Amino acid sequence: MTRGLGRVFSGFKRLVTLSVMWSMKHPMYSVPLRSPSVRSMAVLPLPFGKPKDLSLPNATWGPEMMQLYEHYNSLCKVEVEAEGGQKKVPWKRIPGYNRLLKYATGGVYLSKMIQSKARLFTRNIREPGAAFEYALFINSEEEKCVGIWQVGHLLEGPPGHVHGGAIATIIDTVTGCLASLSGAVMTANLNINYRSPIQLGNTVVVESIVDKREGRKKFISCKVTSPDGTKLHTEATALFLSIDINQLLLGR
Ligand SMILES: CCCCCCCC/C=C\CCCCCCCC(=O)SCCNC(=O)CCNC(=O)[C@H](O)C(C)(C)COP(=O)(O)OP(=O)(O)OC[C@H]1O[C@@H](n2cnc3c(N)ncnc32)[C@H](O)[C@@H]1OP(=O)(O)O
Repeated sequence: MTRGLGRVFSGFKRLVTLSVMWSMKHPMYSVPLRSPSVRSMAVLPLPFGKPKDLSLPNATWGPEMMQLYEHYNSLCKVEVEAEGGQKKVPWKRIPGYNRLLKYATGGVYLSKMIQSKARLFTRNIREPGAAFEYALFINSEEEKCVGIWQVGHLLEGPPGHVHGGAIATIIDTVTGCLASLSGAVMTANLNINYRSPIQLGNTVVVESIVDKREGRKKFISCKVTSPDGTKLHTEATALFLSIDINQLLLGR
């Protein structure tokens, strides 16, 4: 009985929280679902509140991470003059959840394609501080994305230092977030130069910019530095291709 009720409630929670994801500004959150049943559910009220935003500070964030967070978060409150005398806030923090499309799994359409146990790679270790702690900030005017990352002890590669694959993941996430500003994309190419190792537990800043566009292609560059910018850890370039998200989800 209790289990049955639990199932009903968790299903309901999934459906109602879909509307939260739906309303988010980032294009990846506006997946064009065709199922009318899912659409109609998106207007249900939210008795369970929002899903947990994991890109907010927690007790494991060190002073450097906190300082960077406060800096970029303060930029998210700065208004600039836009065309027509209107005010705009170009910097935005991207909220972080443990799945990109978690709250669409109740849908008839998505349920066939997305495993219910799927977790975003960078958010799949629940212990705070053990793996990737991060927040992403995006400036859509300047087409820039900055990630602040504190890299935990479960990401070891060389003794005491961060695994190159974990660094690639960080870069893919920051550049991917920037590339997906105008719609769904996939990484086609990631080219990384590892310049100096990153110590486990350290905080790094990851800055990425759009270098060039050619049709469906977006060329993005990225660098990973120490919080004060004096030490270059990694440089990368990435190529993203815009895709039809329906085709991805349908596996075509
Ligand atoms: C998913 C987005 C995330 C959004 C997040 C939003 C929320 C923000 C919050 C949190 C951020 C989290 C962010 C995570 C980000 C993770 C992203 C990934 O890791 S994606 C997984 C790894 N990538 C793959 O698995 C791709 C596998 N490859 C493919 O699917 C295809 O190859 C694809 C889509 C890349 C291209 O296939 P075609 O069929 O659409 O296109 P064709 O015809 O092959 O190529 C078109 C043009 O591009 C060139 N091209 C293709 N691949 C190339 C390559 N590797 N290098 C150079 N050129 C290439 C071709 O030569 C062609 O160029 P010509 O038009 O002739 O000039």
